[in-house]
Amino acid sequence: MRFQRISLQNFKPYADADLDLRDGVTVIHGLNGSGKSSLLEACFFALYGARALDETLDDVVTTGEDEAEVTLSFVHEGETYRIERRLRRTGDRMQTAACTLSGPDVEIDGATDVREFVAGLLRMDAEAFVNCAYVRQGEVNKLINATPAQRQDTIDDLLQLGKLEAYRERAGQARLGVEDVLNRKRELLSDRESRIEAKEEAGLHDRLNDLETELSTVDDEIERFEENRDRAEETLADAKEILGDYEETKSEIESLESDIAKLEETIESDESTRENLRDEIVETREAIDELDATLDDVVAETALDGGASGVDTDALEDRRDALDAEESSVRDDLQQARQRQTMLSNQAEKLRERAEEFDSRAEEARDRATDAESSAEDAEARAENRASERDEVDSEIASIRERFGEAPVDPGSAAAHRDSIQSDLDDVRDELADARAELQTVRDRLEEAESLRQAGKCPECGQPVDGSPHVDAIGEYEARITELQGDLEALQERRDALESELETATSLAEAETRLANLEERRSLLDESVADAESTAEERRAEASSHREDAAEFEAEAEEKRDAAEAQADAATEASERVADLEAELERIESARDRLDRVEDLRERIADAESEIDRLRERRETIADRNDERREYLREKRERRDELAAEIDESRIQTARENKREAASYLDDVETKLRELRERRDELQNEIGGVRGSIEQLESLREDRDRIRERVERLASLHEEVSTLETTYGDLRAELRRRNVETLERMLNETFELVYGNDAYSRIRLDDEYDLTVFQKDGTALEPEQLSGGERALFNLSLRCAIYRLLAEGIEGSAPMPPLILDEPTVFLDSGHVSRLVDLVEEMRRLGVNQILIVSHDDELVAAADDLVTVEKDPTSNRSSVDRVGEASLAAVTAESDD
Ligand SMILES: Nc1ncnc2c1ncn2[C@@H]1O[C@H](COP(=O)(O)OP(=O)(O)OP(=O)(O)O)[C@@H](O)[C@H]1O
Ligand SMILES: [Zn+2]
Repeated sequence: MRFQRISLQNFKPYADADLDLRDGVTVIHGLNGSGKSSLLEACFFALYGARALDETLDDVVTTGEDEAEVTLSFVHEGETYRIERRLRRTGDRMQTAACTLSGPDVEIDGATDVREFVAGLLRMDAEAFVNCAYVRQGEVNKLINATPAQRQDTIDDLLQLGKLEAYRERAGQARLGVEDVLNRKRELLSDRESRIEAKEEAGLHDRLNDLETELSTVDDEIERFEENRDRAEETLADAKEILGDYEETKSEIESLESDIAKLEETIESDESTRENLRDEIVETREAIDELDATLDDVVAETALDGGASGVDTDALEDRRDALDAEESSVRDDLQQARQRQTMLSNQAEKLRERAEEFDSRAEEARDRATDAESSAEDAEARAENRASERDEVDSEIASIRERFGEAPVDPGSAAAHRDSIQSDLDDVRDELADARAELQTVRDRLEEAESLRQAGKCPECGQPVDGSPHVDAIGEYEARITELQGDLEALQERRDALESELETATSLAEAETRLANLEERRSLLDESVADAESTAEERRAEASSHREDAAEFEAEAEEKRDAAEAQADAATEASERVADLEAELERIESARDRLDRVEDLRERIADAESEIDRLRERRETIADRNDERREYLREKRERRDELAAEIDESRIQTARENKREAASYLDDVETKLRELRERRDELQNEIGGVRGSIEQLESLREDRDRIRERVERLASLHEEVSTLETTYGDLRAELRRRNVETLERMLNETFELVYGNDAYSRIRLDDEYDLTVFQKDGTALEPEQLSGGERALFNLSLRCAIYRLLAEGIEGSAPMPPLILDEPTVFLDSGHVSRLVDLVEEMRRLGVNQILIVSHDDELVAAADDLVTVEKDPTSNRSSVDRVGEASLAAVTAESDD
């Protein structure tokens, strides 16, 4: 394994740094505190994280920065891997924001997984790496000062002997586990054996025999007592039957006697009922006599022949029919009388209404006549008004026509005449405006011509006046002005004449319009006068016709009133007749009431007589029933006497005694039987228990055999596991012995190489990893007793030896990480530095690909294949790395040669 490239961002003193690391020996040099160790730490941090450095994440990030990144590429067994760790501040703590490892066929995410993968890949955890490959500054004494046990652990781990120890421990644990189980099973076995012994001592079979014998005796006894009990039960039943019969007879006699008493009582009470009935009959008879007397009285009041005794049903019917006939005739008359009365008073009422109607119609006609008269008067007034208005219009028309007599036009052409004058006037005004405009223009020209002439220029063309043909123009202008002024005057006169003519024409046109309106108004007034006059005439005629109507209606009303009077008198007569007829009806009604009374009395008498018959019948029935009862009574008495004779007192006595004895025996025998059965149950339970115990004993024996077998198997397993445990132990001891021998040899070789002087003869590394250094004279020294420089060399030798052992001693590919030495020369004098250089070369020769050394020792610098300079900018306090090229390397080397 070797590093390829390390990139840093904000790692410790580095702000941003990149370094390619090559094969061979790379020496990193620079001033104290320039950041050399930090560079190596960065590689280690990339592989194993901050905890492996005994630092926190806050320690590794540049103070004051919130983010950092470290990327390491390395090659292992021909494959390239790359680890990237990114840190970020979260709150007030730095945290790993990302940690990934990528390689051929692997992508790993997460600090823990990456660390575990690296440890597996390199077969070294952080501690092993530190112990073998990375000698941190000031830690050169670590392995020397370690106890043999720590040293042993470290070296065993590196050589993978730790695994054998783990196997041995596992086998040991398995052995302990087996022992545990074995002991428990043994305890179980002895428990079963002692339980079996206890059960065997109890004599279970003898006990079972005794119990079974007793059980059969008890069963026999139960049978015997059950037979006796059955017999006693029979005797008891017989006695009970005899006694039951006796009780029955006795109760029959009793019931007969109560029947007899009841019958006697009933007969007596019925006899007394008969007495009462007889009394009732006598009373009823007396009531009939009274009714007969009353009937006589009523018949006497009625117009019936023959008196009470002579009245029969037919006579009563005849009388009733006569009354009915009489009533119906009276009712007919009454109805007729009522109808007549109603009719007459209705007629009177109607006639009165008609009279009123005629009155009101007369009133109405009078009102209409008055209305018509007043509207005739209105129309006459209107006609008069319109006529006077017409006179006024006529006079105005006459005056207008008079005006037109003097005028140049007739009515009808005045408007056209005015329009023609207006248009003449408009023409003259236009001409007037044109003449004025021309006059103004000529005057302007004249003025201009005169001013030009005064300036000596031609007034026409503005040229100098001498020789100009245009001086005559001024005279022309003046002639034109005079002409135009004459025209203007004539035009103004004409305009004034036209304006006055227009005034007259306009007033005539207005008079013409007024005349037309007046003539139209006059004809309307003519119509209106005619209308009003004819309306007045019509109204007058209407009024006289209404008055005639009113007189007629009044005469009619008088006539109707007289007729109404006559009908009212007739109605009064009719109502008198009605009253008479109603009195007649009342009389008939009371006659009929009397007839009802007679009939009622006759009915009541008949009822009383039939009641007497009924009572007599009841008396006879009761007598018959009592005869029957007397017969029953006799029969029951006979039966009672017979039963009394049947009873045998001595037999009953015996039965009573038997019953008593049997019952008491049954009580006793039940107790006895219960006791016996309880005993039998006890015995059966006990037998069950003994049998169960015997079965348990059997199963215990089986159990014991099974456990014994298991114990034997466990014992043999225990033996096997113990053997395995010892084998692992022995194997490790053997391997370790061999490793220790090799390691001791290599250590001596290396030590010889770096410290081949006269003082020390050899180093011993015993099986327990105890280190002893022997002086030439044979005295032994503890390594701690060596001087500082000696200890540093000794430690280096030990590490290189381990490294060699790793390289040679482990089957398969050894991890062979870069050998990293941080300030190894601190305690060394220059002679020993040369030896260190030899050691480094030797390690190269042994196949260590990459050796990284932090040092400012010139000799080591000279031995470098590659030189890296680390510098720290004193102002920014940030470090930077720089590779020194071949040339400068030579220069540095040459410099150091001086
Ligand atoms: N987290 C950090 N942030 C900034 N600077 C840091 C941080 N941790 C350490 N340093 C600085 O880095 C320097 C230590 O670097 P390092 O130990 O790598 O130096 P060196 O070159 O190995 O020195 P020496 O030759 O003395 O061993 C110190 O100056 C220290 O102040
Ligand atoms: Zn001119």
